[in-house]
Amino acid sequence: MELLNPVEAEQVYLTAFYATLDRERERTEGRRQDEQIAGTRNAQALHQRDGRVRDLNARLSRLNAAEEGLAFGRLDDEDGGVLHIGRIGLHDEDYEPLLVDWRAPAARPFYIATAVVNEGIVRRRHIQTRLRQVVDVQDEQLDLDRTADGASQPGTGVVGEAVLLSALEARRTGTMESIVRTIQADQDRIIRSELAGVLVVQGGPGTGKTAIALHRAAFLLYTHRSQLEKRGILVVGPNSTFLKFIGQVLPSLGEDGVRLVTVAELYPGVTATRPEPAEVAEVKGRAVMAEVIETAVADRQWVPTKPLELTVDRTVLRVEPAVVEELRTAARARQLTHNQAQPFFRTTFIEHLVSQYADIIGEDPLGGENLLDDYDLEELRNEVVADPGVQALLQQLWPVLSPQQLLIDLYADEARLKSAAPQLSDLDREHLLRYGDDWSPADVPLLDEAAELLGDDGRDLARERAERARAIAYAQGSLDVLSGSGSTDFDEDDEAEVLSAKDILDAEMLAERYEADDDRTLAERASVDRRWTYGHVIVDEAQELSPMAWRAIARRCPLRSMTLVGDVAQTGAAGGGTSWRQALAPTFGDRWRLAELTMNYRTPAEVMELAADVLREVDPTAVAPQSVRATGVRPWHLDVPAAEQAAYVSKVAHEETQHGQVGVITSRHRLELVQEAVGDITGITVLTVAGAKGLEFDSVLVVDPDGIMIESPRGLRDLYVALTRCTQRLGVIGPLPDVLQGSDAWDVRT
Ligand SMILES: Nc1ncnc2c1ncn2[C@@H]1O[C@H](COP(=O)(O)OP(=O)(O)OP(=O)(O)O)[C@@H](O)[C@H]1O
Repeated sequence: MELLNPVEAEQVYLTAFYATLDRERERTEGRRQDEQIAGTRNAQALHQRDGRVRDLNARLSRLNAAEEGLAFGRLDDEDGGVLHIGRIGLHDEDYEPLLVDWRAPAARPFYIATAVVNEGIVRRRHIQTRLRQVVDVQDEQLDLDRTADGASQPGTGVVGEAVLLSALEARRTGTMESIVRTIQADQDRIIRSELAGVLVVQGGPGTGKTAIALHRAAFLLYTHRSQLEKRGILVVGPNSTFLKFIGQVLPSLGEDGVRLVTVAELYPGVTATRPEPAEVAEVKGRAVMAEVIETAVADRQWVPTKPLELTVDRTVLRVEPAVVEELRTAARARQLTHNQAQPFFRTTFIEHLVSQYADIIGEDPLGGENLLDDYDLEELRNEVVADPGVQALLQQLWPVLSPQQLLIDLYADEARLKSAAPQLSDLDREHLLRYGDDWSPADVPLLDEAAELLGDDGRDLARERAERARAIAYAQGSLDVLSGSGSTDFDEDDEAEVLSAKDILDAEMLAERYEADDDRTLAERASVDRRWTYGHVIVDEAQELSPMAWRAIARRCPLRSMTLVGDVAQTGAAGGGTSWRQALAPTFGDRWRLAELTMNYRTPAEVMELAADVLREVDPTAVAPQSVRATGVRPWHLDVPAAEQAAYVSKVAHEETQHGQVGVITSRHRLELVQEAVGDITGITVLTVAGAKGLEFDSVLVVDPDGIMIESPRGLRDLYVALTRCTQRLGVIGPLPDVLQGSDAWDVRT
């Protein structure tokens, strides 16, 4: 028999895998259709059926997602055993494993085995496929005794070097792709790190933090599915362009139980897009703002300094400050939120007025007992409650407040600000002063903080009631359909014996079941519920978060199961952290573990040499990540007169599109000019450093580096971010800041 070469041999396997995938898909699709057309006898069965259909849909989308690059690896062990690794696990008819999911423990050696610690594996094979065809295989011999057969030798510490390099060299598509075929050992350890606790991943540019964070989400959902499925995973990113950039990775891994948001989107019903100066955002982000909000809420439980007078139906009632103070203390002692405690204050305050009113009106002119009976008192109470003056006073003394109203009133009033924020300087308070009801991203954690302290203002309750009414209406509809179709399902004799759904369940009971079994996706349900808590939270570019943002995020994960990835050398936000200890201490104390990454998979060595000069200025003790590859293309610099700069940038950017996606990163004050000059061209993105956070392009032009440097207190770090966004080519245009002058890491163009 003619022996098959490795490509042919793997093709035989691959064909079998796809046949199984197809069969599995057909079977799942068939089961789904059967479920959908099957007659249901009662409401409970209907409910269970809906659950099964949802599970089958999820299974189908995982099977569909696995179509591209279904199998990509193979392990041969010392005993001659063979294991294929793929994007999904598949079994044969006898339930024997055919293909192992990359997240399964058995697949682990594919990512971590080395010739020194080979985990019992003698050969690792990387299988490259196009559609359903094997196009190449690459072997790594991991058994030191058998290395004479010509297979490639692992020597660089990089797993699957050739496959990795070809992935890194590939042109970028504009969206991030899965790295499941080439995860490296140090990355794998982070991806598979235990679910519990706060894990901080520190790594320089291009070390794969974002990729790892997303693959970790997929790993956790696979490994702890029952635990995470109900609550889901929250991924917080720096801006919506970034979220779009990473948005396809998890669906391509067959996972959709994840919600992707920016901090600005955390508060349901609030669109926080109003731009504001960095120094204002910085004040709003300070930890001390938690105290400010707390005092602002307490200030709304007001005690007058002088007695007040009220006239109810021509009777003058007096409100003594001491009495208000006493009632306030009693209401506060209930340890409820502001809005929850309001009815207690209100009731006692009204009782106080009613008894004063009764004393006056019911006074016996002959000095006997009060003349009023219970009925009269009730009349007086109704009168007091309905009195507009009483209502207005209550509104002053202890108003029911929404978080929005609290902040609107606080920001708009110098006196309120002064009382709530004595710790802030006059200038800081001036930064906060404003009129209006539109919101900036930095307002969101403050709204969240206020919501915690204020509690329900009635809107949540109204929303819950509306939800419940919706569920009951739906359930009622289902019951009507069931009882309408009852006689077609059973013959007459049966019908007399079988209880109808309506006999067993009423709409309300059924609604309860449906509520537990909402048909909206997890992300949809979580997005409208401020108090939704997640099974795990991932924060990318975590160094940018302010202390107040950390508080809002931690609230969404009381279990403190979190993965925070970032680089404290890249912090751009004025309120962000420049050391993890300092950034995390107020919220997490020292209850977090740190993992570090040191290899740069994005930026070529030639570019990193230049960026490292900037990093040394940012932090002389920091070590730049080591580039996995060099391209042989040196970065370049050209100083162009300011008047010609935009036109020159436009010309070069258009030329660079022949090398792939182009990113033009410039200072805020040049942005519009450059954008206008370049125009709206596919393949060219013009953005500021803040907008470029976490993104990458084949070719990058950094325009006006000196402007980038000087326009923010974190300018040096911004420059470092800008210089590390390219996968292939870098050009720098415009006057240079000191740190780059005289560099010999580039070619100077004339
Ligand atoms: N193991 C890997 N295999 C293939 N590509 C990888 C691997 N690790 C990282 N990459 C690629 O390197 C690039 C940089 O990764 P990523 O954006 O996750 O880095 P980062 O650490 O988040 O960077 P930054 O801090 O600069 O935003 C991406 O294109 C990513 O796909």
